[in-house]
Amino acid sequence: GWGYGAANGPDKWAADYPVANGPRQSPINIVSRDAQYDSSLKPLKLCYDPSNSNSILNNGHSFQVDFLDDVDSSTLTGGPISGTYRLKQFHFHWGASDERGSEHTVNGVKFPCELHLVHWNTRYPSFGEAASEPDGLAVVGVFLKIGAANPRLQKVLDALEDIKTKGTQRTFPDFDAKTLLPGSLNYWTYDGSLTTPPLLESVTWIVLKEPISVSPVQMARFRSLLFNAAGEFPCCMMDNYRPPQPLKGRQVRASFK
Ligand SMILES: O=S(=O)(O)/C=C/c1cc(Br)ccc1O
Ligand SMILES: [Zn+2]
Repeated sequence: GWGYGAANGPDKWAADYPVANGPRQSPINIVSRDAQYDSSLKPLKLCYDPSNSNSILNNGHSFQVDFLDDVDSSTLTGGPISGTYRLKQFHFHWGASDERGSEHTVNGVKFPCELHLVHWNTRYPSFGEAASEPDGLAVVGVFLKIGAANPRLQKVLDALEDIKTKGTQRTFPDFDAKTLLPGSLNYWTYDGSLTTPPLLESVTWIVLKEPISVSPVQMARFRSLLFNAAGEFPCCMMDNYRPPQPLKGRQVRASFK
């Protein structure tokens, strides 16, 4: 199956997923001077309920914290979207070293890590159905920048020792995803796709301008995960990011001046 290695990585995905060369692929390089301020963009409203965080899973290409999404209790509204989108999961992408790892870049700058909070449009019956609609998903991207250790990451990082290998998971109750957000919700937004196969072109991307901090020691914890299942040859989980894709005429809007 697909992955991030030389044989199955991003340059090979188009063979099985032709949409990889489509008109609205993600991630992209955000050129801040080309982003147009749009005063009609509303503030982002993220209402997350810790009671519906459920589990943390190593899925073999990242790890994700899953939320119970059968009720409207962790939602995204406002911003560039209309209607209500429900939080389904969040996960990260990171590098083998601190100078790379993010998927989006800003003026060519790479960050060591990028958080994705995945939401689906409740006008559709489920994530699966929404994922094939042009307005089906909204992913909030948050950059992590090397600095002081971030105490709000600690609960997530401490859980990683229980999900070292592909397919392992454990319960992860009472986690408030809002604690992972920076102080400012200023954002860039554009129409894009999932950044992993099936690369569906159904994502309204909302990339926050302000990063949150992560320390080098905390970054090493991300890299202690394994891509492989238990008993298989160990392969450290790192460089699990897709590089920026062609903009193909898309406009990036800014919620701020
Ligand atoms: O990296 S993202 O574009 O946020 C991918 C999100 C994603 C979320 C789910 Br849930 C299933 C498949 C996916 O590819
Ligand atoms: Zn992602």
